[in-house]
Amino acid sequence: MSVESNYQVAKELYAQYGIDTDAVLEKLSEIPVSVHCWQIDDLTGFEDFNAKLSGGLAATGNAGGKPKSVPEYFENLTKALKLIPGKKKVAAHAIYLDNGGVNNIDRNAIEPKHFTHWVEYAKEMGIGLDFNPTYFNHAKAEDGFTLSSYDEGIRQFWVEHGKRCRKIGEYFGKEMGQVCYTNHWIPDGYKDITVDKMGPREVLIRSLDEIFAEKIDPAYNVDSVESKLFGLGSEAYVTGSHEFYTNYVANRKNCIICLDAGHYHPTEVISAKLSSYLVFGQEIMLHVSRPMRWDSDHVTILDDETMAIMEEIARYDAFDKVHIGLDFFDASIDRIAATAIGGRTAKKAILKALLQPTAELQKAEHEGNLTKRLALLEEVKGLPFGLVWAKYCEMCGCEQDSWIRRYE
Ligand SMILES: C[C@H](O)[C@H](O)[C@@H](O)C(=O)CO
Ligand SMILES: [Mn+2]
Repeated sequence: MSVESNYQVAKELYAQYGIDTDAVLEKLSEIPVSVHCWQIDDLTGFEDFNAKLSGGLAATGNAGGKPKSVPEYFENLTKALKLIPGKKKVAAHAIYLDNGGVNNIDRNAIEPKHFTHWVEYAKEMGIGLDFNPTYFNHAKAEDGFTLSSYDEGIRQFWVEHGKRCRKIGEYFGKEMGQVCYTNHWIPDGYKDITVDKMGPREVLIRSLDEIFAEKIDPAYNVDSVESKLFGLGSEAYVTGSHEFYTNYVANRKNCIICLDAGHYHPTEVISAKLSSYLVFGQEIMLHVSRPMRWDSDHVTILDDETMAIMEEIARYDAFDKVHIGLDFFDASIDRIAATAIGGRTAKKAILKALLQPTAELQKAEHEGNLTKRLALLEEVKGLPFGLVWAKYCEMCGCEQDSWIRRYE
């Protein structure tokens, strides 16, 4: 059976539930997934190929194939991106600057000219770009505080970094003709019982206000702020908590929230939070990840929460408001395959969510027909979504599963 004839069967079956698979595939083609640049090299970056991760982050595992040069890095990234069908962006990080192999540009001195290689690469690949300041892997972050540091010299250093990153985001946006989402995550926090939790938060407000003071056209750059519950070395207290950033965003309206699937209590899910931001018209940046017992950053798979996230976005047709980015790093498996698996999974989850009879489900719920709601939800799980996925991969000129044989 060919992909096409399989698709025709699937199309007919979905049509029985009022789902137009052709229209779904068209819609899916318009939804970008922002693939993070850091699974390819365990978040090492180009400043120093021997750099050690800090900020409580850890890429565990010892698989071979970690790139040792900038060209090798991009070669591997390209291999991964080619396995992910449809519209894509890459989320770069500030430590992936290129200064012609010379590591003499500190974080408070980076400029758009150190990131031209990303623009050239993205144009060549026909993808978009997002950006992240790197507030870790640096001597000035060793004490565990950056933007919320009581040390004014350290605080100013990182404020300057944040400001410069927004200008790089603006440069990406202008060059690529689409918004660059610049996501700010800081590792700041205390390992043990904290007696002044407000102090660092007052400092962080001041730092963020300074970073976001310059108005940048939102057609080019939009900033997001990412919270965290705890990290290695910040078990007792994290300055940038969920409540802190939610209130900062609502009060200042100069940036949007970033929700990372691994940054909450073990049974707390970000899918349940989306509607509370969307109902106020807020935009959201996502870091789709897979926490296993903690913020372990496992490769995204088609699990219940990944599905629930995409279903929420699909049900409110909020793909213009929720920006889907990935964040995982696993050094125990092939890094190219890991990037491809997570990227493909995100696309699959979006497709599966779009293939639900949303209008009918919502009608049943609004009418109080909760039996029909559950029956329908369960029945559509049996529809052959894989046949539609195969069609999508073919449409995009992307391998469907033959690529897996290369790892045998
Ligand atoms: C590399 C990213 O900035 C980092 O993973 C951040 O997004 C995060 O989630 C930290 O736990
Ligand atoms: Mn994250």
